Amino acid sequence: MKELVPTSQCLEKNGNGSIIVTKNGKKNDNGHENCTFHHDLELDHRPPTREALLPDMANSYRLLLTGLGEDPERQGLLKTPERAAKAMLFFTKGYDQSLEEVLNNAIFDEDTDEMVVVKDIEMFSMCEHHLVPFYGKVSIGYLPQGKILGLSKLARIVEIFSRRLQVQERLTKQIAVAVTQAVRPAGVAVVIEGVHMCMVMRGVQKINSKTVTSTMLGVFRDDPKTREEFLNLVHSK
Ligand SMILES: Nc1nc2c(ncn2[C@@H]2O[C@H](COP(=O)(O)OP(=O)(O)OP(=O)(O)O)[C@@H](O)[C@H]2O)c(=O)[nH]1
Repeated sequence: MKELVPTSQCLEKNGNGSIIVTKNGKKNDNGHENCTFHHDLELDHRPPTREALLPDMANSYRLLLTGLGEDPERQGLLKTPERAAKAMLFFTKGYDQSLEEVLNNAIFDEDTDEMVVVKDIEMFSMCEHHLVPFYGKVSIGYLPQGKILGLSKLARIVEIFSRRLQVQERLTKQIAVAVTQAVRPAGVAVVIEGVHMCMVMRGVQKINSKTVTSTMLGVFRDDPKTREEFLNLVHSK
């Protein structure tokens, strides 16, 4: 079978059984402080102290309110910095999740090589350029080679990577690579249709535009018929 994971990245297990991603032969350390690129496939990314970030984050929001000319001490805003900090932690909770933990061993041996498609999975993410939301739906297909994934886990994989600061292209690829790592299928296809609020509420203010991105790996990339079957299933009502 063809190697679907980019050759610069591979998985290893450390002493306690957690998955470590190595990149170009260099091991990524656990922990937020060592994490240079949040957007990389750092499946071991386990910032241990995200809750502890709340006071500093709340202070930052307090400053922001003051910068806007608001009075953070007025009644309606008193709890806003803490609420906003908690909301931001929620929007980025994917940084706290690992693929291994999310899959929870829901990988099953099954003698099938027929296409599996889960489509229209709701997705909410945050544009890393403007820190405003983008949202839409994700469709995932894969061709098993003796292993299938618990269906909900496909949606959970979407959550791991969408609940971070993102661009849609990277999100699409990260989901496809994660499915590949989970079940080593003959191919994976991911299509995302997204609406970017940074293009709706500000900037060019185009309220009807949609962004469609896809990642095709393995047979979905090599075989037009397989790709077409997937796209037909995705577009059927
Ligand atoms: N490729 C890509 N671009 C994105 C995504 N989300 C936001 N952007 C774009 O990031 C770009 C940032 O461009 P800049 O010119 O630096 O920022 P800006 O002045 O706010 O740009 P405008 O949005 O055009 O007003 C914009 O073109 C956004 O549309 C995404 O998921 N993928």
